[in-house]
Amino acid sequence: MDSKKRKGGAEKVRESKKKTRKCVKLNQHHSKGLTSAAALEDSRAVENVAGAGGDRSAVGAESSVSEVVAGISAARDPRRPRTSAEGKDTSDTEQRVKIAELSKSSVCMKEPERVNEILTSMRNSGSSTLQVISDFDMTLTRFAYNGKRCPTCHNILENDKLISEECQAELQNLLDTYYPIEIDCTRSPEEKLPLMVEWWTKAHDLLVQQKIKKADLALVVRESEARLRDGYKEFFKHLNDTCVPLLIFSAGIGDVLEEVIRQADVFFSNVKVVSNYMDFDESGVLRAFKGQLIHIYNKREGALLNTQHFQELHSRSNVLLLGDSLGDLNMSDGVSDLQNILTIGYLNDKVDERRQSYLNSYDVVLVKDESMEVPNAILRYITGH
Ligand SMILES: Nc1ccn([C@@H]2O[C@H](COP(=O)(O)O)[C@@H](O)[C@H]2O)c(=O)n1
Repeated sequence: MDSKKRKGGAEKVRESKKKTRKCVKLNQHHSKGLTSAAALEDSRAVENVAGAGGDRSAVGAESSVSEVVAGISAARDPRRPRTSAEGKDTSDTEQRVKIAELSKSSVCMKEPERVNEILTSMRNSGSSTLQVISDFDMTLTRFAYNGKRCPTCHNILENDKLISEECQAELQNLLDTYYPIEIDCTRSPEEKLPLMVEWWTKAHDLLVQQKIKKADLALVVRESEARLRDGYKEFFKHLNDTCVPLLIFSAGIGDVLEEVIRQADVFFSNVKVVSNYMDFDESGVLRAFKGQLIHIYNKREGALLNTQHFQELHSRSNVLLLGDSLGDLNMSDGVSDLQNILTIGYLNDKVDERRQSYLNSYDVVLVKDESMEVPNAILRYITGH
Protein backbone atom coordinates (compact mmCIF):
# COMPACT_ATOMS: atom_id res chain seq x y z
CA MET A 1 0.00 0.00 0.00
CA ASP A 2 1.54 3.40 -0.92
CA SER A 3 1.83 6.29 1.53
CA LYS A 4 -0.98 8.22 -0.19
CA LYS A 5 -3.35 5.35 0.39
CA ARG A 6 -2.17 4.99 4.00
CA LYS A 7 -2.85 8.67 4.59
CA GLY A 8 -6.32 8.23 3.12
CA GLY A 9 -6.96 5.34 5.51
CA ALA A 10 -5.77 7.31 8.54
CA GLU A 11 -7.89 10.26 7.52
CA LYS A 12 -10.86 7.95 7.21
CA VAL A 13 -10.27 6.60 10.74
CA ARG A 14 -9.92 10.15 12.13
CA GLU A 15 -13.11 11.20 10.36
CA SER A 16 -14.96 8.15 11.62
CA LYS A 17 -13.80 8.87 15.22
CA LYS A 18 -14.86 12.50 14.89
CA LYS A 19 -18.22 11.34 13.58
CA THR A 20 -18.64 8.88 16.45
CA ARG A 21 -17.88 11.67 18.98
CA LYS A 22 -20.46 13.89 17.26
CA CYS A 23 -23.10 11.16 17.41
CA VAL A 24 -22.37 10.33 21.04
CA LYS A 25 -22.64 14.02 21.91
CA LEU A 26 -25.88 14.33 19.98
CA ASN A 27 -27.34 11.27 21.62
CA GLN A 28 -26.30 12.35 25.10
CA HIS A 29 -27.93 15.66 24.43
CA HIS A 30 -31.19 14.05 23.47
CA SER A 31 -31.34 11.14 25.84
CA LYS A 32 -29.87 10.02 29.13
CA GLY A 33 -26.51 8.28 28.85
CA LEU A 34 -26.93 6.75 25.41
CA THR A 35 -23.75 5.97 23.51
CA SER A 36 -25.15 3.81 20.78
CA ALA A 37 -22.86 5.06 18.04
CA ALA A 38 -19.77 4.14 20.02
CA ALA A 39 -21.31 0.86 21.01
CA LEU A 40 -22.11 0.21 17.39
CA GLU A 41 -18.60 0.96 16.33
CA ASP A 42 -17.27 -1.51 18.88
CA SER A 43 -19.68 -4.14 17.73
CA ARG A 44 -18.76 -3.58 14.08
CA ALA A 45 -16.65 -6.75 14.17
CA VAL A 46 -19.70 -8.56 12.94
CA GLU A 47 -20.62 -12.17 13.36
CA ASN A 48 -24.02 -13.71 13.22
CA VAL A 49 -26.25 -13.60 16.25
CA ALA A 50 -25.04 -16.87 17.71
CA GLY A 51 -21.40 -15.87 17.44
CA ALA A 52 -18.41 -17.56 15.90
CA GLY A 53 -17.94 -21.28 16.04
CA GLY A 54 -21.35 -21.99 17.54
CA ASP A 55 -23.75 -24.77 16.74
CA ARG A 56 -24.75 -24.64 13.09
CA SER A 57 -28.19 -26.09 13.65
CA ALA A 58 -31.00 -23.88 12.46
CA VAL A 59 -32.65 -21.64 15.01
CA GLY A 60 -36.02 -22.41 13.49
CA ALA A 61 -35.37 -26.12 13.63
CA GLU A 62 -34.76 -25.92 17.37
CA SER A 63 -37.81 -23.84 18.10
CA SER A 64 -41.25 -25.21 17.68
CA VAL A 65 -42.94 -24.25 14.44
CA SER A 66 -45.80 -22.75 16.43
CA GLU A 67 -43.37 -20.35 18.16
CA VAL A 68 -42.13 -19.18 14.81
CA VAL A 69 -45.62 -18.84 13.44
CA ALA A 70 -46.69 -17.09 16.65
CA GLY A 71 -43.86 -14.68 15.98
CA ILE A 72 -45.03 -13.99 12.49
CA SER A 73 -48.59 -13.49 13.55
CA ALA A 74 -47.48 -11.34 16.51
CA ALA A 75 -45.98 -8.96 14.00
CA ARG A 76 -49.34 -8.73 12.30
CA ASP A 77 -51.31 -8.53 15.54
CA PRO A 78 -53.21 -5.24 15.57
CA ARG A 79 -52.93 -5.19 19.39
CA ARG A 80 -49.16 -4.97 19.15
CA PRO A 81 -47.95 -1.57 20.41
CA ARG A 82 -47.14 0.11 17.15
CA THR A 83 -47.70 3.75 17.83
CA SER A 84 -47.59 5.90 20.91
CA ALA A 85 -49.80 8.29 18.98
CA GLU A 86 -52.73 5.97 19.52
CA GLY A 87 -55.11 7.14 22.16
CA LYS A 88 -53.84 10.70 22.08
CA ASP A 89 -56.37 13.28 21.09
CA THR A 90 -53.80 15.97 20.39
CA SER A 91 -54.11 17.96 17.22
CA ASP A 92 -50.66 16.91 16.06
CA THR A 93 -51.97 13.44 15.25
CA GLU A 94 -54.52 15.10 13.01
CA GLN A 95 -51.84 16.88 11.02
CA ARG A 96 -51.64 15.82 7.43
CA VAL A 97 -48.30 14.25 6.61
CA LYS A 98 -46.94 15.96 3.56
CA ILE A 99 -44.80 13.36 1.89
CA ALA A 100 -45.30 13.63 -1.85
CA GLU A 101 -43.60 10.28 -2.47
CA LEU A 102 -46.46 8.49 -0.66
CA SER A 103 -48.64 9.39 -3.64
CA LYS A 104 -46.47 7.40 -6.06
CA SER A 105 -48.41 4.78 -7.97
CA SER A 106 -46.27 2.01 -6.46
CA VAL A 107 -47.38 2.90 -2.91
CA CYS A 108 -50.27 1.00 -1.31
CA MET A 109 -51.50 1.45 2.25
CA LYS A 110 -54.37 -0.30 3.94
CA GLU A 111 -54.63 2.35 6.64
CA PRO A 112 -53.14 5.66 5.48
CA GLU A 113 -54.52 7.44 8.56
CA ARG A 114 -52.62 5.10 10.80
CA VAL A 115 -49.43 5.66 8.78
CA ASN A 116 -50.04 9.36 9.23
CA GLU A 117 -50.32 8.98 12.99
CA ILE A 118 -47.21 6.85 13.31
CA LEU A 119 -45.18 9.23 11.16
CA THR A 120 -46.34 12.26 13.11
CA SER A 121 -45.50 10.61 16.40
CA MET A 122 -42.07 9.51 15.15
CA ARG A 123 -41.30 12.97 13.81
CA ASN A 124 -42.33 14.56 17.10
CA SER A 125 -39.94 12.25 18.97
CA GLY A 126 -37.01 13.21 16.74
CA SER A 127 -34.12 11.32 15.18
CA SER A 128 -32.46 10.57 18.53
CA THR A 129 -35.25 8.06 19.26
CA LEU A 130 -35.08 6.35 15.87
CA GLN A 131 -33.42 3.14 14.76
CA VAL A 132 -33.72 1.47 11.36
CA ILE A 133 -33.84 -2.28 10.82
CA SER A 134 -33.64 -3.59 7.29
CA ASP A 135 -33.50 -6.82 5.38
CA PHE A 136 -30.87 -6.90 2.61
CA ASP A 137 -31.58 -9.07 -0.45
CA MET A 138 -34.34 -7.62 -2.60
CA THR A 139 -34.95 -4.91 0.02
CA LEU A 140 -31.79 -2.82 -0.05
CA THR A 141 -30.80 -4.48 -3.33
CA ARG A 142 -32.81 -4.38 -6.52
CA PHE A 143 -35.04 -7.26 -7.51
CA ALA A 144 -34.63 -6.62 -11.24
CA TYR A 145 -32.72 -4.37 -13.60
CA ASN A 146 -33.54 -3.93 -17.29
CA GLY A 147 -36.03 -6.77 -17.02
CA LYS A 148 -33.46 -9.21 -15.62
CA ARG A 149 -33.44 -10.62 -12.07
CA CYS A 150 -30.65 -9.28 -9.88
CA PRO A 151 -28.67 -11.72 -7.74
CA THR A 152 -29.05 -12.31 -4.00
CA CYS A 153 -25.92 -12.74 -1.84
CA HIS A 154 -26.13 -16.48 -2.44
CA ASN A 155 -26.59 -16.04 -6.19
CA ILE A 156 -23.52 -13.79 -6.38
CA LEU A 157 -21.41 -16.79 -5.39
CA GLU A 158 -23.49 -19.33 -7.20
CA ASN A 159 -23.23 -17.56 -10.54
CA ASP A 160 -19.54 -17.11 -10.42
CA LYS A 161 -16.82 -19.09 -12.05
CA LEU A 162 -15.30 -20.03 -8.70
CA ILE A 163 -18.03 -22.66 -8.43
CA SER A 164 -17.78 -25.76 -10.62
CA GLU A 165 -20.36 -26.13 -13.39
CA GLU A 166 -21.77 -29.20 -11.73
CA CYS A 167 -22.25 -27.34 -8.45
CA GLN A 168 -23.81 -24.37 -10.26
CA ALA A 169 -26.34 -26.73 -11.79
CA GLU A 170 -27.16 -28.23 -8.38
CA LEU A 171 -27.56 -24.79 -6.82
CA GLN A 172 -29.76 -23.67 -9.69
CA ASN A 173 -31.84 -26.77 -9.19
CA LEU A 174 -32.25 -25.88 -5.51
CA LEU A 175 -33.27 -22.34 -6.43
CA ASP A 176 -35.83 -23.60 -8.95
CA THR A 177 -37.25 -25.98 -6.36
CA TYR A 178 -37.32 -23.83 -3.23
CA TYR A 179 -37.78 -20.21 -4.38
CA PRO A 180 -41.34 -20.91 -5.65
CA ILE A 181 -42.06 -22.38 -2.21
CA GLU A 182 -40.62 -19.29 -0.47
CA ILE A 183 -43.06 -17.01 -2.29
CA ASP A 184 -46.03 -19.37 -2.38
CA CYS A 185 -48.81 -17.70 -0.43
CA THR A 186 -51.02 -20.79 -0.52
CA ARG A 187 -48.63 -22.57 1.85
CA SER A 188 -48.47 -21.74 5.55
CA PRO A 189 -45.24 -20.67 7.30
CA GLU A 190 -45.40 -24.00 9.23
CA GLU A 191 -45.28 -25.86 5.97
CA LYS A 192 -42.55 -23.70 4.49
CA LEU A 193 -40.19 -23.47 7.46
CA PRO A 194 -38.58 -26.94 7.31
CA LEU A 195 -38.26 -26.62 3.54
CA MET A 196 -36.44 -23.31 3.89
CA VAL A 197 -34.05 -24.88 6.43
CA GLU A 198 -33.49 -27.67 3.91
CA TRP A 199 -32.73 -25.16 1.11
CA TRP A 200 -30.24 -23.09 3.08
CA THR A 201 -28.53 -26.17 4.55
CA LYS A 202 -28.12 -27.91 1.20
CA ALA A 203 -26.85 -24.72 -0.48
CA HIS A 204 -24.33 -24.01 2.30
CA ASP A 205 -23.06 -27.60 2.20
CA LEU A 206 -22.53 -27.30 -1.55
CA LEU A 207 -20.72 -23.97 -1.17
CA VAL A 208 -18.42 -25.43 1.49
CA GLN A 209 -17.47 -28.29 -0.87
CA GLN A 210 -16.25 -25.71 -3.39
CA LYS A 211 -13.33 -24.53 -1.22
CA ILE A 212 -14.12 -20.89 -1.84
CA LYS A 213 -11.27 -18.52 -0.97
CA LYS A 214 -11.88 -15.45 1.18
CA ALA A 215 -9.41 -13.54 -0.99
CA ASP A 216 -11.65 -14.05 -4.06
CA LEU A 217 -14.79 -12.53 -2.58
CA ALA A 218 -14.03 -8.89 -3.38
CA LEU A 219 -13.51 -9.64 -7.07
CA VAL A 220 -16.55 -11.91 -7.24
CA VAL A 221 -18.73 -9.12 -5.87
CA ARG A 222 -17.11 -6.50 -8.13
CA GLU A 223 -17.83 -8.62 -11.20
CA SER A 224 -21.37 -9.51 -10.13
CA GLU A 225 -24.63 -7.91 -11.21
CA ALA A 226 -25.65 -7.08 -7.65
CA ARG A 227 -27.23 -3.65 -7.46
CA LEU A 228 -28.36 -1.62 -4.50
CA ARG A 229 -31.66 0.14 -5.07
CA ASP A 230 -31.64 3.59 -6.65
CA GLY A 231 -31.26 6.18 -3.91
CA TYR A 232 -29.23 3.86 -1.67
CA LYS A 233 -26.48 6.46 -1.21
CA GLU A 234 -28.92 8.99 0.22
CA PHE A 235 -30.40 6.32 2.48
CA PHE A 236 -27.09 5.22 4.03
CA LYS A 237 -25.64 8.73 4.11
CA HIS A 238 -28.71 10.26 5.70
CA LEU A 239 -28.73 7.68 8.48
CA ASN A 240 -25.03 8.19 9.08
CA ASP A 241 -25.28 11.98 9.03
CA THR A 242 -28.17 11.96 11.50
CA CYS A 243 -26.48 9.32 13.73
CA VAL A 244 -29.36 6.87 13.31
CA PRO A 245 -28.22 3.24 13.74
CA LEU A 246 -28.97 0.83 10.90
CA LEU A 247 -29.22 -2.89 11.58
CA ILE A 248 -29.08 -5.00 8.43
CA PHE A 249 -30.62 -8.35 9.29
CA SER A 250 -30.10 -10.79 6.46
CA ALA A 251 -30.58 -14.45 5.74
CA GLY A 252 -28.04 -13.99 2.96
CA ILE A 253 -24.27 -14.33 3.35
CA GLY A 254 -22.72 -11.69 5.61
CA ASP A 255 -19.27 -11.70 3.99
CA VAL A 256 -20.79 -11.04 0.56
CA LEU A 257 -23.26 -8.48 1.90
CA GLU A 258 -20.47 -6.53 3.63
CA GLU A 259 -18.43 -6.55 0.44
CA VAL A 260 -21.39 -5.15 -1.53
CA ILE A 261 -21.86 -2.21 0.83
CA ARG A 262 -18.12 -1.68 1.26
CA GLN A 263 -17.63 -1.45 -2.51
CA ALA A 264 -20.56 0.96 -2.68
CA ASP A 265 -18.78 3.10 -0.05
CA VAL A 266 -21.70 3.02 2.38
CA PHE A 267 -20.43 0.71 5.12
CA PHE A 268 -20.46 3.52 7.69
CA SER A 269 -19.83 3.11 11.41
CA ASN A 270 -23.57 3.28 12.23
CA VAL A 271 -24.20 0.05 10.28
CA LYS A 272 -24.35 -3.32 12.00
CA VAL A 273 -24.89 -6.57 10.12
CA VAL A 274 -26.46 -9.76 11.42
CA SER A 275 -26.27 -12.56 8.88
CA ASN A 276 -24.81 -15.96 7.99
CA TYR A 277 -21.04 -15.58 8.11
CA MET A 278 -18.51 -17.85 6.45
CA ASP A 279 -15.88 -19.60 8.53
CA PHE A 280 -12.50 -19.73 6.76
CA ASP A 281 -9.57 -21.93 7.78
CA GLU A 282 -6.10 -20.54 8.44
CA SER A 283 -5.31 -20.56 4.72
CA GLY A 284 -8.45 -18.58 3.95
CA VAL A 285 -10.53 -21.42 2.51
CA LEU A 286 -14.23 -21.77 3.37
CA ARG A 287 -14.72 -24.67 5.76
CA ALA A 288 -18.16 -24.00 7.29
CA PHE A 289 -20.71 -21.35 8.16
CA LYS A 290 -20.51 -19.75 11.60
CA GLY A 291 -23.15 -19.76 14.28
CA GLN A 292 -26.78 -20.57 13.89
CA LEU A 293 -28.36 -20.57 10.48
CA ILE A 294 -30.53 -17.56 9.66
CA HIS A 295 -33.24 -18.15 7.09
CA ILE A 296 -36.29 -16.13 6.21
CA TYR A 297 -38.55 -17.73 8.81
CA ASN A 298 -36.41 -17.53 11.94
CA LYS A 299 -35.68 -13.82 12.11
CA ARG A 300 -37.72 -13.66 15.31
CA GLU A 301 -35.33 -16.04 17.08
CA GLY A 302 -32.39 -14.21 15.55
CA ALA A 303 -33.75 -10.91 16.84
CA LEU A 304 -34.36 -12.31 20.31
CA LEU A 305 -30.80 -13.62 20.48
CA ASN A 306 -29.56 -10.19 19.52
CA THR A 307 -30.76 -8.52 22.71
CA GLN A 308 -27.46 -6.81 23.51
CA HIS A 309 -27.70 -4.73 20.36
CA PHE A 310 -31.26 -3.71 21.15
CA GLN A 311 -30.42 -2.96 24.78
CA GLU A 312 -27.65 -0.62 23.69
CA LEU A 313 -30.30 1.18 21.66
CA HIS A 314 -32.91 1.10 24.41
CA SER A 315 -33.73 4.80 24.17
CA ARG A 316 -34.36 4.44 20.44
CA SER A 317 -37.91 3.24 20.82
CA ASN A 318 -39.09 4.20 17.33
CA VAL A 319 -38.36 1.76 14.53
CA LEU A 320 -38.47 2.06 10.78
CA LEU A 321 -38.45 -1.48 9.40
CA LEU A 322 -37.83 -2.43 5.76
CA GLY A 323 -38.39 -5.91 4.38
CA ASP A 324 -39.53 -7.94 1.42
CA SER A 325 -41.00 -11.03 3.06
CA LEU A 326 -43.49 -11.51 5.87
CA GLY A 327 -40.79 -13.14 7.98
CA ASP A 328 -38.91 -9.83 7.92
CA LEU A 329 -41.58 -8.31 10.16
CA ASN A 330 -40.06 -10.25 13.04
CA MET A 331 -36.71 -8.51 12.77
CA SER A 332 -37.81 -5.98 15.40
CA ASP A 333 -38.97 -8.56 17.93
CA GLY A 334 -36.07 -7.92 20.31
CA VAL A 335 -36.46 -4.12 20.39
CA SER A 336 -36.79 -2.92 23.96
CA ASP A 337 -39.45 -0.37 24.92
CA LEU A 338 -40.92 -0.22 21.43
CA GLN A 339 -43.10 2.87 21.04
CA ASN A 340 -43.76 3.25 17.33
CA ILE A 341 -42.96 1.04 14.40
CA LEU A 342 -43.51 1.86 10.76
CA THR A 343 -43.06 -1.08 8.42
CA ILE A 344 -42.31 -0.75 4.71
CA GLY A 345 -42.59 -3.88 2.57
CA TYR A 346 -41.24 -4.29 -0.94
CA LEU A 347 -43.58 -6.52 -2.92
CA ASN A 348 -41.38 -7.64 -5.80
CA ASP A 349 -42.81 -10.87 -7.13
CA LYS A 350 -46.18 -12.67 -7.42
CA VAL A 351 -47.77 -9.30 -6.83
CA ASP A 352 -51.43 -10.15 -7.38
CA GLU A 353 -51.39 -13.27 -5.24
CA ARG A 354 -49.54 -11.63 -2.35
CA ARG A 355 -50.86 -8.05 -2.39
CA GLN A 356 -53.54 -8.59 0.25
CA SER A 357 -51.33 -10.39 2.74
CA TYR A 358 -48.68 -7.67 2.36
CA LEU A 359 -51.30 -4.96 2.86
CA ASN A 360 -52.53 -6.75 5.97
CA SER A 361 -49.00 -7.02 7.31
CA TYR A 362 -46.98 -3.97 6.26
CA ASP A 363 -48.01 -0.35 6.88
CA VAL A 364 -46.65 0.79 3.52
CA VAL A 365 -46.36 -1.63 0.59
CA LEU A 366 -44.16 -0.73 -2.39
CA VAL A 367 -45.26 -2.68 -5.43
CA LYS A 368 -42.57 -3.34 -8.01
CA ASP A 369 -40.72 -0.25 -6.90
CA GLU A 370 -36.97 -0.56 -7.46
CA SER A 371 -36.02 2.61 -5.62
CA MET A 372 -35.38 3.88 -2.10
CA GLU A 373 -37.39 7.04 -2.85
CA VAL A 374 -40.17 6.33 -0.37
CA PRO A 375 -37.97 5.21 2.58
CA ASN A 376 -35.72 8.23 1.91
CA ALA A 377 -38.66 10.65 1.91
CA ILE A 378 -39.99 9.08 5.12
CA LEU A 379 -36.57 9.40 6.75
CA ARG A 380 -36.30 13.05 5.73
CA TYR A 381 -39.72 13.64 7.24
CA ILE A 382 -39.03 11.83 10.52
CA THR A 383 -35.58 13.35 11.06
CA GLY A 384 -36.62 16.81 9.85
CA HIS A 385 -33.62 17.04 7.52
N1 LIG B 1 -29.53 -20.78 -1.39
C1 LIG B 1 -30.23 -19.64 -1.28
C2 LIG B 1 -30.92 -19.31 -0.13
C3 LIG B 1 -31.62 -18.12 -0.07
N2 LIG B 1 -31.64 -17.31 -1.12
C4 LIG B 1 -32.37 -16.01 -1.08
O1 LIG B 1 -31.76 -15.16 -0.13
C5 LIG B 1 -32.75 -14.33 0.45
C6 LIG B 1 -32.44 -14.15 1.91
O2 LIG B 1 -31.82 -12.97 2.21
P1 LIG B 1 -32.50 -11.69 2.97
O3 LIG B 1 -31.41 -10.66 2.96
O4 LIG B 1 -33.70 -11.31 2.13
O5 LIG B 1 -32.88 -12.11 4.36
C7 LIG B 1 -34.07 -15.06 0.32
O6 LIG B 1 -35.08 -14.19 -0.08
C8 LIG B 1 -33.81 -16.17 -0.68
O7 LIG B 1 -34.63 -16.06 -1.81
C9 LIG B 1 -30.94 -17.62 -2.25
O8 LIG B 1 -30.95 -16.84 -3.24
N3 LIG B 1 -30.25 -18.80 -2.33
